[in-house]
Amino acid sequence: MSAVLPDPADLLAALHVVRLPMRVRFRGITEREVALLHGPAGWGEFGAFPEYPDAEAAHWLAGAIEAAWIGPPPAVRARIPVNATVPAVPAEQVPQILARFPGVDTAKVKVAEPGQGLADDIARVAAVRARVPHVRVDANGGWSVSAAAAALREFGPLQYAEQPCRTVEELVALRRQVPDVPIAADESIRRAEDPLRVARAGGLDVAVVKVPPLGGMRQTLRIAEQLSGFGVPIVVSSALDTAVGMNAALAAAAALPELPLACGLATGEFFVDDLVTGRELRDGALAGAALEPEPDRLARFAAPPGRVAWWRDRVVRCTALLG
Ligand SMILES: O=C(O)CCC(=O)C1=CC=C[C@@H](O)[C@@H]1C(=O)O
Ligand SMILES: [Mg+2]
Repeated sequence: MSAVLPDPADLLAALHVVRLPMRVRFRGITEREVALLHGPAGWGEFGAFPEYPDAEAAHWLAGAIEAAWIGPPPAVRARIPVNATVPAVPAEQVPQILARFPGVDTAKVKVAEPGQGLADDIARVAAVRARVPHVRVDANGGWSVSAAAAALREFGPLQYAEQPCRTVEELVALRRQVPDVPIAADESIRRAEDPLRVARAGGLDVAVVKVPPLGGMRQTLRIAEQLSGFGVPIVVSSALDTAVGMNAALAAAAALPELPLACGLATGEFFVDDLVTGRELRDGALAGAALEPEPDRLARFAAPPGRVAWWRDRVVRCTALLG
């Protein structure tokens, strides 16, 4: 899967495990823990979420190895337009969330959060729409086809609805039922064995792609090229990456021949602090150049020994799968 596969001993020698506190709960977590690899080409991030099985996590490891042992593909742009990401907060918190994303013209709003209702989503989307011209929603597969069709009629014009329903079949059915709302696929690409199945089935208008689960920057560019054959544009989005993982995501976005839509790469705003200073969101865009983690921050955010041992075991198991 990976063009280079270092020895497990070299990977373990290159490993730093860090844990960053988050400002807001996002996808159910308040701390983001990842393993970093420092290789001959730079730094890579192995941040598969802890519950992911090894077969899935191995793709993330391949991406980290690519970043640390090979480096980024050639860039065609220096700055990457990004969207604000609005977690499933009460509507009154929307202004303070959006204040963290200066100059963006696009916002993605989380909807269909377990424990909340459609009225919460409608209020949150309205609060965002009052402040940002282009609005997307992301349901993380939380709706049935009928619930999605009903909800999408309530929000007003959307740039797209991301993963409104869980399965490819549901996305296909919904796209027929609500032809005026473009449908984007995220989990149907990221967590699928065959990331192109949703495109062949006619289940999407936009592809949200995350570099680590696809196995790295070059693999993302390959999938983007294949999707463009279906007329489907790409939105590169973060996997809740630290500043190190963000290097790879930004590099992939910087290398794409076409980038018509803002990328979901401003999630660094969700961390209380990060591994680098100086990647500033300005005029709704981030610079694509790679930044190195700062040694004092690696030390400050080092994960406890038990977690380091857990990641070391995981690296060994996933390396065996890549071989
Ligand atoms: O796309 C964005 O605006 C930010 C990234 C983002 O929303 C996500 C990052 C990581 C995990 C996911 O649950 C979530 C998503 O579903 O897209
Ligand atoms: Mg999503």
